[in-house]
Amino acid sequence: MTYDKELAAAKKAASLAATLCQKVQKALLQSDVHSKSDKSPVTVADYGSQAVVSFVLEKELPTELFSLVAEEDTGDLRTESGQETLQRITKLVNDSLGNEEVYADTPSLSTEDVLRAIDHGKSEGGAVGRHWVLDPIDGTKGFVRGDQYAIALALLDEGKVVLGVLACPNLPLASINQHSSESSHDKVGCLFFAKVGEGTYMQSLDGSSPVKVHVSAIANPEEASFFESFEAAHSLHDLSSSIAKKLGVKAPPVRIDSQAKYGALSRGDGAIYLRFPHKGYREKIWDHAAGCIVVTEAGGEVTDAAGNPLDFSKGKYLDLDTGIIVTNKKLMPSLLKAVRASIEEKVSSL
Ligand SMILES: Nc1ncnc2c1ncn2[C@@H]1O[C@H](COP(=O)(O)O)[C@@H](OP(=O)(O)O)[C@H]1O
Ligand SMILES: [Mg+2]
Ligand SMILES: [Mg+2]
Ligand SMILES: [Mg+2]
Repeated sequence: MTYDKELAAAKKAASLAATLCQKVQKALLQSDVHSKSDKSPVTVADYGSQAVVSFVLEKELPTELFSLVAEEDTGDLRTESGQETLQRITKLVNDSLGNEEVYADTPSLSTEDVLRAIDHGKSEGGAVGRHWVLDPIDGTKGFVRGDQYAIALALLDEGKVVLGVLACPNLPLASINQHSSESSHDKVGCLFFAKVGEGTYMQSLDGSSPVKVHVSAIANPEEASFFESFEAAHSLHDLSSSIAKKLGVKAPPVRIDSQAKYGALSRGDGAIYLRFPHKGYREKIWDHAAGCIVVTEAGGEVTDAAGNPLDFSKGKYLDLDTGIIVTNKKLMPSLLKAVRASIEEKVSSL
């Protein structure tokens, strides 16, 4: 079947990267958190995860042209002060690959091999051919806090997302909606995956059999709950609360980091995800590609504030009208109306 071997490789790569990230999150030292030139945090796990995914995809799919658009680059790791970090990343990567039987005979990667694997992520993407899209840790701030994060991997074919995998190591296997009990949150670690036209599935990261998931069927906004970023710097919380109020949503927002929001929404834990970055911020494709197909294949819709589907064919960035809106097909028309009204109010009050 189409993209079968690509999906198998993507699941394997994301699961292995998730194991590496879990290990680092457990032992997280302050020295593992560095600041990139744009002041956002990056950890040894972000780099390690990118190297592992890049290595596994190339190994598993040797006959295909390999193009990867990924978040991290090796600039800081090639400096004098980056050498110790690079050594640690190399050890982490070798430890995780060494634990896999199939790679046990592969010689250890050198620091140069690791740099090369990370640098594979330099592709610009676009509308022609196939490109993998990777966020090695989405929600680094959540990761550092000990909260939610995701390894998000998608494949673009001629500008369209054709498969997506979301590994969410800290997401409970049971629903996180407001009615579920705390005790059902004990077992964590979800792997969501979707292929175009074939639906979305979830399994546990430790390998249970996959179950098909669907977005919430709620049509009455009063019964709906909504997700947004934990970080107020990433999304205007006051704008989403005005939209929710206008729509008649009663429940308070559920604030969690990363594309775990898309995963949770794809299985109906909540019905709406609203994201309104501050003025001037440009969304990157790796922050949405995997989440987008996971939700759409589960029956949901993902649009910008004008109701247009997201266009992943323009390179690294998404050119958007204002924000990102995710919900089921029944709620979308009234949600878009509330979004427009709230944005107009906001503009006229300035
Ligand atoms: N000012 C800003 N506005 C919107 N998004 C931002 C932002 N600064 C960073 N981000 C993005 O928000 C992502 C996390 O989303 P969320 O808030 O849903 O957890 C980050 O991914 P990384 O953690 O991979 O860098 C980053 O790409
Ligand atoms: Mg980042
Ligand atoms: Mg991200
Ligand atoms: Mg990231």
